[in-house]
Amino acid sequence: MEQISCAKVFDGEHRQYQHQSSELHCQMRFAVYLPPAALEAEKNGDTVPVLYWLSGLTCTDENFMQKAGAFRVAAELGIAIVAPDTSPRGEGVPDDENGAYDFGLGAGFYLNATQAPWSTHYHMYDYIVDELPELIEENLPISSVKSISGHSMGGHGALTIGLKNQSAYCSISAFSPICNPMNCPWGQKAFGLYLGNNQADWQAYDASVLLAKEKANLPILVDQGDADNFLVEQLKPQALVEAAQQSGSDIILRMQPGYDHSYYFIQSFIEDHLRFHAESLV
Ligand SMILES: N[C@@H](CCC(=O)N[C@@H](CSC=O)C(=O)NCC(=O)O)C(=O)O
Repeated sequence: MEQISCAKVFDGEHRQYQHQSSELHCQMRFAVYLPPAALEAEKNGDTVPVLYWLSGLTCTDENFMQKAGAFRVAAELGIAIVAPDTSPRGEGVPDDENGAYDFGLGAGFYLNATQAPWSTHYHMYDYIVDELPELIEENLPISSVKSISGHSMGGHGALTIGLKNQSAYCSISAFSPICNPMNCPWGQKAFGLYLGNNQADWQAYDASVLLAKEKANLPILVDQGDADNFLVEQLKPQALVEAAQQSGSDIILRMQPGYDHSYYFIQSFIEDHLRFHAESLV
């Protein structure tokens, strides 16, 4: 992998890297925040734990890193943060035929597409679960002790990836996640095109279906603004709460009065999420 930027921040470093992805068959960029403890660890061949952050529709590796205001607390806690892109990119990667923001480029939905023409490149699930952590752990002072978080489409990604790989992650959190994609327009469009029309195949990527079926054995925190324009039609946190009740899982869902869907909301509560993950990242 090739380093393409570096900036000092809160005595740590924000870096961007690019690499050729074998899962996505294209060049990918990701960002990492290395807290001061990681820079020390880098000198001694040691490692620090990490939070993988999955962003939402239209995002790249930059949105969270530039807008969330996470670095001061990550530096204090000694947690690295990795923010990948949200879809495969580049020439030859197909996009929504109308250039819509909710499908194709910037909208990989953290699944493995099975349908042509998407199935060649759109393997974000395997990229996040396997390829990216392997690359990170091999090349950076970052350990396999990891948690996962995300926003909106990325909240859906964090919940589904965390729930399907409970032994690989220490904790899960999400801001404004798409909780029941099988039952909302964003999810139905993406799942229909990426996975085909058999809704039985969609269940493997629906957090509420997964949580209803199997009790979660790791801590889960969800924050949702009650002034979020997407709340009723797209996000449906109540489905996640009902699923948790069905399987007897403990989840913390905090409805936050007056907050919308934006990174202003994320910036307001990211400290809570980092401290929540720090308790499990040991
Ligand atoms: N442009 C669209 C909405 C796009 C949007 O709100 N994207 C969110 C994630 S939504 C769910 O995954 C986002 O994080 N945007 C980037 C940012 O930096 O804010 C519309 O107009 O409706």
